[in-house]
Amino acid sequence: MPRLILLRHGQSQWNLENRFTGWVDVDLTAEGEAQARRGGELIAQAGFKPAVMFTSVLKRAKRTGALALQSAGLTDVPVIEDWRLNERHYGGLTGLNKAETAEKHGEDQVKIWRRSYDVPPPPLAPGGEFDFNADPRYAGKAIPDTESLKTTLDRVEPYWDAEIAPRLKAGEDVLIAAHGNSLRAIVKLLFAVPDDQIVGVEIPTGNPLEIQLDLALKPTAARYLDADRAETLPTLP
Ligand SMILES: O=C(O)[C@@H](CO)OP(=O)(O)O
Repeated sequence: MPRLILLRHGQSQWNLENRFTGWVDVDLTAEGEAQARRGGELIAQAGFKPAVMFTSVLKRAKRTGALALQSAGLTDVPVIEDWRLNERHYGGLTGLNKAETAEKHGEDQVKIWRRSYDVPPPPLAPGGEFDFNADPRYAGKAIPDTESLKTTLDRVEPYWDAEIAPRLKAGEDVLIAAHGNSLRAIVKLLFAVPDDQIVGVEIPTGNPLEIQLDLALKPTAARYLDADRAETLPTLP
């Protein structure tokens, strides 16, 4: 039966600085690189040899995946990048400090923006420091100017259906190196987490989440490979 490992990138510079990141292409910290390598060691210990690694177009995810594969001794695994695995777009909050934003707008509002299922942050104004329309990675693509978790799932799900699910249904093991919210979207999909309960799902950085699936892609078991840094998982569907 296929195995899927979801790997959230290691600590990024803006995780450390507590800034809303979204699509900004910040790099890993030294701690983030160490988390990625440790994730790779755990992947090797679990005897996991993916047929393919999917990742986003953002360097914190790509580098985490590459460092993990390297420390697992799996450097010949093919890698497929796609923007649809990017972090959720943080709209007009992009670049702001999370604590300062909570002081300005209140903790409750910031929690709604960060963790509600379908309330997006205000849109990103065009032409500013973080306008992604000029980025060649998104040329010719209809990119959003803000996203909720719901609209993130709306672009993750077709990619999952078209590119990832067929590999798993063919019995292949798959690694996905991506982001807190693109991975929460996949967890919501696989575990059929109700809209009002996905708020409780947090995926730690650099801790591989191993999910055993049946051939209908229903999870039959799930665990974090680093038990000391595990978070609560949704119940099996
Ligand atoms: O800033 C972000 O892009 C994300 C991930 O770090 O933050 P949050 O925890 O608010 O989803």
